[in-house]
Amino acid sequence: ADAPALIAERLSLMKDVAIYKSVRDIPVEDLQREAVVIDAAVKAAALHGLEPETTRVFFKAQIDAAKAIQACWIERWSAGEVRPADGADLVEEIRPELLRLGDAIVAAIALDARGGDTADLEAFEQSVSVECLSQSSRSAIARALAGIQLR
Ligand SMILES: O=C(O)C(=O)C[C@]1(C(=O)O)C=C[C@@H](O)C=C1
Repeated sequence: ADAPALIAERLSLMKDVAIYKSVRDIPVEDLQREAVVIDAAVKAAALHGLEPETTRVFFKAQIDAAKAIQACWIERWSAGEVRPADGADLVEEIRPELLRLGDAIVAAIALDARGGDTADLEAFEQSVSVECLSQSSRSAIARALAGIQLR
């Protein structure tokens, strides 16, 4: 189970989300969608024997990082960097993929937790390296990940 690689993959999709939203002038934050993502994560947590509240906090940290990454890209494009052409569709492609990754992340965390794997913060920082992801966002995710309890 490679939770960090899956977390990095989830965060990597935020550039495509930012392209989609920037092209259409849609705000980065969508609280209704966040509720859907968190709900799905809490349900997956229950299925995999993780404690729901700490799992919720961890997903909130991933979403906060996701919003910061999108804002970072939009800022770069408004400062003159060339925005890539519009590509993947948010509703038909990216969001379903984010939900699949969310399930996979929960499953991987549960496997690690049962295997007695403790979160290695240094290894986490090494493998979760995503353009526009700040050090502080990454640390917040690492801390929330370490806080997830088995039920
Ligand atoms: O689905 C979106 O619109 C996203 O930007 C992704 C995401 C997430 O991380 O799941 C991030 C920010 C939004 O507020 C809602 C959800």
